[in-house]
Amino acid sequence: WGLKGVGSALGPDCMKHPLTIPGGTRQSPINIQWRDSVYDPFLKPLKISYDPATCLHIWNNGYSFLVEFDDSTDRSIIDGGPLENQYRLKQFHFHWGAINDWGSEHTVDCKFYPAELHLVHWNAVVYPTFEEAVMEGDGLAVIGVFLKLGARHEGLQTLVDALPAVKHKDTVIEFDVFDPSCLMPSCPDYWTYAGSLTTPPLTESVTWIIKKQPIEVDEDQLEAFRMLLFTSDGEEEKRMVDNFRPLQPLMNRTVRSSFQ
Ligand SMILES: NS(=O)(=O)c1ccc(C(=O)NCc2cc(F)ccc2F)cc1
Ligand SMILES: [Zn+2]
Repeated sequence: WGLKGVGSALGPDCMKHPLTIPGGTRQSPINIQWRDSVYDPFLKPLKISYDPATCLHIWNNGYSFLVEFDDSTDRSIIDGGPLENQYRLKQFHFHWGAINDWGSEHTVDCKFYPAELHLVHWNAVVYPTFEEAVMEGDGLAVIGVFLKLGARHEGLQTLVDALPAVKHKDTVIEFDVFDPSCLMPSCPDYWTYAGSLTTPPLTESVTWIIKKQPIEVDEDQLEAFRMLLFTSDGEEEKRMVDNFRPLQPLMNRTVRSSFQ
């Protein structure tokens, strides 16, 4: 994982995954070079409407902790922005570092943030299931939000308080009301580009929407992420840290901005 990513981009089964997938032309994450991004006046504002009651549970899947949502209806969706359809919220999760100097997957002008939030949505207008959408170029839309060290985030705290209950891999707890909108920065500005999942199967199915403005969290909240474990109960403990993929080549892509 992360900076130790030599020979392996992902996951514990190191050395099996090359740093980039053969033939990949739109892999993620990337460095966003602010001055190379191109303002697109035709980009619309991103519309977000989440129903907090669609929240289901938190689980530790051995890579990150995921907050999963009921995506059987269109109750929690995003629309507008660079998207041609509305996309349904399926889950959100984070990537973070062992220390505050790194942890995000994307960088801005080569700067890492201590953590990055990913809200994962799929195109249920065109595809019948998430699993099918994951295999299609316009199947997924992931909103990326950078976390920076600062004031305590009250909305995040309800999630942080639940983390000890999912310390080990394959643990899950019910989490039945949470509004992920509280994790959105106030500024509407974003970058967008065509990319991929950053964990296996690395499919090139993601329209990335990266918010320009980070949200602030405090040290205790980041430390709470770092006390989670990659390992199951009874195994030798490995702290869940540095669960970010190394930067991938931009290749023939342009990052567009919604702002000048
Ligand atoms: N870090 S990220 O935002 O890019 C990301 C988002 C979602 C997934 C995911 O759903 N994986 C599981 C998964 C993948 C499939 F391809 C099919 C099913 C499935 F559950 C992986 C990475
Ligand atoms: Zn992610």
